[in-house]
Amino acid sequence: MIEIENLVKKYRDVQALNGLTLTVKKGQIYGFLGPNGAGKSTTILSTLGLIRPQGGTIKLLGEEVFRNGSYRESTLVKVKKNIGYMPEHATLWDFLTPMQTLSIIGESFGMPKSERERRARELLEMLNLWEVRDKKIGKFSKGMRQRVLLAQALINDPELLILDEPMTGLDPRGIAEFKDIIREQKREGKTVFFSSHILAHVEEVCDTVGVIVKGKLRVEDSIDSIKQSFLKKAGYLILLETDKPVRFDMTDWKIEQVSPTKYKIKASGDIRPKINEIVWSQGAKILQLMVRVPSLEEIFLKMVE
Ligand SMILES: Nc1ncnc2c1ncn2[C@@H]1O[C@H](COP(=O)(O)OP(=O)(O)OP(=O)(O)O)[C@@H](O)[C@H]1O
Repeated sequence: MIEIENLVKKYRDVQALNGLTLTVKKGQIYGFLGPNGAGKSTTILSTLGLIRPQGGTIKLLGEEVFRNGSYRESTLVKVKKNIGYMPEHATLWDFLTPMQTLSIIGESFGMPKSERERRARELLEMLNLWEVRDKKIGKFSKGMRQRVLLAQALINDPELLILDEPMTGLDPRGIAEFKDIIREQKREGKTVFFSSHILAHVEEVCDTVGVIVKGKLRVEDSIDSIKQSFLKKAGYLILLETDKPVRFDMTDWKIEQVSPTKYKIKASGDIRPKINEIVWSQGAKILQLMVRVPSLEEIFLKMVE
């Protein structure tokens, strides 16, 4: 649905994208994670043709829309009919109601009145806004405004939904509701690409995560695989009952002897059986064995360091 290769974008002296490559497949919920200023919005704006990168290629829904520093405007216009977009700093017309807003946006997609009304009702019911459909948006909470923005992005029933930091500023309930809506999109077979700088926003809802750091993709994988690859770097703390030091002659373990009875080991995989074997074979006993596995938050912080 999105194929970006080697994207380069420089704003005067700021290198915002530095050879970014990423792929979003059909049906994926893709979390685009990165610290502030990593280049997430620049990627999204480039993908939609709203700013012009200097190099790289972009394909959307299988069609090449950008190459050699320029957009294929007619292709871009065509594919964008099938894309919904929610910007990071979107504005709403405060003096309009959700119903009026959706009608205007639907009209801009060339939807006939009856179709606009049907789709608006469907969306407002799904997003818990039906009760307030005729109230002015100006009085709405942040969570309600985000849901109106999402309804706007969904009005044309797009195949691909691109959301820039959609959960920023929402309270925990708003975040949970938003995640449910994203899951609902997945059930309908839609593809969702959304950015965030907060791991918790993407953790439960995304099947794939791409981590961008300084304009480059550092990792692109499922949350489970990311966890697995870091689990390999578990740390072990061992307390022994022994009258002489134990030798751990394992070249691929990082061993630190804290005292004659206390060892810290870093190693790949589950080494507990091996530790047991070595300790027993040297006539010592394990008093305590602690395994320290990094949390996903620590893994993320390590990745963006
Ligand atoms: N219009 C601009 N002019 C100059 N520099 C810009 C412009 N827009 C973004 N930048 C810079 O480009 C880099 C990437 O910014 P971008 O907004 O894409 O990051 P981001 O990951 O979306 O960050 P955030 O999470 O804070 O929104 C940053 O250093 C930012 O200051």
